[in-house]
Amino acid sequence: MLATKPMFIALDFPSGEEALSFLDQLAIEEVAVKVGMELFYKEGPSIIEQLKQRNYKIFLDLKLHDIPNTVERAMKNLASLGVDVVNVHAAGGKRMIEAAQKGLQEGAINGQKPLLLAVTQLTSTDDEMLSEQLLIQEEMEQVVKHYAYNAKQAGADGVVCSVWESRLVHDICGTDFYTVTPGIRMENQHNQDQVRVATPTVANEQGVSAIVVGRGITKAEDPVRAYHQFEGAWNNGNETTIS
Ligand SMILES: O=c1ccn([C@@H]2O[C@H](COP(=O)(O)O)[C@@H](O)[C@H]2O)c(=O)[nH]1
Repeated sequence: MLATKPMFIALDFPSGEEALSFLDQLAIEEVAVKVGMELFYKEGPSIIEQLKQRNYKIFLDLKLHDIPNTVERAMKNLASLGVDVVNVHAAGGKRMIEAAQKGLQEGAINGQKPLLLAVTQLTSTDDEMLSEQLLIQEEMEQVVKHYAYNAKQAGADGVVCSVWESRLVHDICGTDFYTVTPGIRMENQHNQDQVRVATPTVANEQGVSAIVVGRGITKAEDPVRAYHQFEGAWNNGNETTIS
């Protein structure tokens, strides 16, 4: 089960050394972190081991998308790392998501299985890309809702979506089905490559289960201050601007 309202910090750093020194600078004991492809492909399981030694909650964001057999076997290995959350692309379909859960059960340590999320549509995808490049003619909200419903039926524990689709997902899948939302920015921050963005205050209002914040904190002039600003806005609706 996810802690109430976690804020995952995306550790998108080129090396474990940089990620760990950032966490030292933050100096906060109870932190939830997200390890993505950049860091994991550089450091492998050793970075997970080091983060676990610090007792952080870990979301291993590798977004698996392959045939069911391959995903099942890969998930068995990921579960054995003892991480808290993993994910797949919902576009892989229900059989793949079922296989992912099976793999996680097979690899679980002491019955502790990581939560499985399915990415509905990346928060960097806009309506035009959906229709012109992916040839999906339904509205974004419809697509996210449909993929979330498939994921739920296939046994996933939640989805990755934008803040703007979280309510729809909860309406159709129930409020205990997690909505984990990247694309979080303060009012005056640049969107960079993200499209479906929202502030932590809006995420709070929309009832999302968890937020993911990367560059808004890690690339801020004062990351410690930025962390507290995001955290305050997320937990108390206490929004200030980031300088
Ligand atoms: O739809 C998705 C799925 C995953 N992500 C990941 O979240 C962080 C966001 O980083 P920011 O710097 O806050 O933009 C990043 O690691 C992505 O890989 C996502 O953004 N959207």
